[in-house]
Amino acid sequence: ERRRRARTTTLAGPPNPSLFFGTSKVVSDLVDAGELYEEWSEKYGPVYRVPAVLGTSKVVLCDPKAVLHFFSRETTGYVYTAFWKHATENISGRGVLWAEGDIHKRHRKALSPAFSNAAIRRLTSVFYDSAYKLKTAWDGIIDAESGDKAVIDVERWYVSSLLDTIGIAGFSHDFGTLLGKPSAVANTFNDFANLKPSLLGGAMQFVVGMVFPWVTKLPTDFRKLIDRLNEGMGEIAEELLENSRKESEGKIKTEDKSIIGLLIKAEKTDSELHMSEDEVLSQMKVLILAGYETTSISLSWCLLELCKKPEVQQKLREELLEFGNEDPTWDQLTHELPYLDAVVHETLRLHPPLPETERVAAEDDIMPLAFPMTTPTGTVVDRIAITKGEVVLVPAHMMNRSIDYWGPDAKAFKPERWINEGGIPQRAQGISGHRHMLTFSDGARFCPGRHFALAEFKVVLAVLIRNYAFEFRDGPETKTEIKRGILPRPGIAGEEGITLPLWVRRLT
Ligand code: HEM
Repeated sequence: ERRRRARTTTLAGPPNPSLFFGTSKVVSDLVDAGELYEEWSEKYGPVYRVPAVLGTSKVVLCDPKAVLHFFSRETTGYVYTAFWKHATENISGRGVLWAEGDIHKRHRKALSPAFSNAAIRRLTSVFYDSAYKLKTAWDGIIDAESGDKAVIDVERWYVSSLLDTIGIAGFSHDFGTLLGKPSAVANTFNDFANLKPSLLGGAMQFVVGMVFPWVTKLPTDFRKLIDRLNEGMGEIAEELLENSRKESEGKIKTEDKSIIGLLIKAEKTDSELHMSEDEVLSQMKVLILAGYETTSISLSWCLLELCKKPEVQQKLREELLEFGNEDPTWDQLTHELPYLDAVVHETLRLHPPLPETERVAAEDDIMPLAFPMTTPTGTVVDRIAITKGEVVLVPAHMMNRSIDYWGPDAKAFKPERWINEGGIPQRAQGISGHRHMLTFSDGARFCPGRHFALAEFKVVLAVLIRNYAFEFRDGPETKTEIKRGILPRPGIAGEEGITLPLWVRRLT
C-alpha cells in the first residue's frame, strides 16, 4: 500500500458523500453529469480523483494531452474493467466491442474496408431510400388528417427507419419495421426506456457492477432485457449468415455490398483476418447496437434543438432549398452544405450519446499534461503517475462543452461556431478526436462508423427539413428531459418511453 501511494501522484478531488456509493450515485442520478465534472475540474484541477463505490476511486481526465495519451493506449495500457468486459460479452458476444489488444486489431482490420469512404458513398442511396420511405409514411398520416400537418411521434418512426437502414447497409437484411413488421429488437429498445429505476437494475447495476462484476448475472429486469435483445439480434444474425453461406456455395446469388458481406469477402482473400462464425455473429450484434441507438439519439437531440430554435431550422431549410431539387450526393453532403454540417456537429458536440469512457490501467503509466497543475501537496506537476489497477475516466460531455475550452457560449446550441472564423477557440483545438470532440471516442476504438453515421444523419435531416417544419406539440415552452434507455436519450418531460410527439407540417 505504501509503495502504491509513493508512485501515485496525489490528486485533489471532491469529498466522499457516501461510504457505499462514493460519488457514483450522484453522477448516475444526474443522468448527464457533464457540468458536475466541469465544476470539479475548476475546483480541483484538470486531473482529479473522485471517490467511487466502497472506498475505491477514479481518476478523471479533463486535460487534452492526458486524454490523447489515454486514448493512444486504449485496449493495451488502458483496458475494460472486469465489469465492462462481462457486460460487452453479455450484450454482443466476443466481437470487436469486446476484443482488446491484438485480437481487437484483427477485428478492426477486417472491418475497415466496410467503413471506407467508397463503401459509405455506395451506401448513401440506402440512406435516401429509408428517408423517403419515412416521408411516404408521414405524408400518409398528414393526408389522413385532411390538412397540411399532424402530430407525429417522430422518434418512433425514424427509430424504425434507422433500424431498417442498418439491416440493409449492415447485412442486406430488410427488417421491414418501417412498413409495420413487428421487431423484437426495436420493442426491446423501447422496453429499456420504460424500466423503472431500482437499486440493482439499470444504471445502478453499472455502478455496483464496478466492484462486484457478478451483479451483471443477477436476474434483474435489466438483465432480462439484455438477454432478450441478445436473442432477438442473434436470430436475425443467424438467418443472415445462413444466406451468405448459401451464396458462397453458389446456391443463391446476391451482390452483397453490406458491411458484413464485405467482411466475409475480405476474410476469404486474407486468411489472417479470419473470423469464426461466432465472431461474425457478434459483429452483427455490435452493428445493430452501435449503429442504431446512437444515431437515433442524435437525431432526437437535433430535432429538439431545431424546435427550440426555429430560426436555426429555417436557416438550415434555406441552405437545403438553395441547393436545388436534386438530392445531394455523399461528396456534396460532406463538402458543400456547411450549415447542415454545422447543425449535425453542434448536436454531436452538445449531446454525445456515450457520455463517458472508463477503463482500468493495465500497467503503471505516466500521463503527460497540457496544462501544469498544482497538487494538494503544493507541487507543480506537468505529468501524473497512474498505478496499475487504477480506474481512469474521460468525460466526453465535459470536454465537449466546457467553458474553459469552448468559451463563454460553450453550453449554447450555436451551429455558426463551426463556420465562423475563430469559432473554435484555440484551447478547444487542442482536444483530439473527430473535430475536437470526443463524441466518437478516439484511439483504437475511434468509432469506425462515424462516416456512416454522419452521412446517414445528414441524409435524414436533409430530407426531413426540406419537406417539413417541426414544432413542439404543446408549444415553444415545452420542457424536455433526459430519459434512461440503454443509453440516455432526450424526451419530452412527463412522456413515457421512447417517444417524441411533434407537429409535423408539410411544406411542399
Ligand atoms: C452518432 C452516432 C454514433 C456515435 C456518437 C458513436 C460513438 C461511438 C463511440 C464513442 C464508440 C467507442 C465505444 C467505446 O469506447 O466503448 C463507438 C464504437 C463503435 N461504433 Fe460508433 N457511434 C455512432 C454511430 C455508429 C454507426 C452508425 C456504426 C456502424 C454502422 C458504428 C459502429 C461502431 C463500432 C463497430 C464500434 C466499436 C469499435 C471498437 O470497439 O473498436 N457507430 N462508437
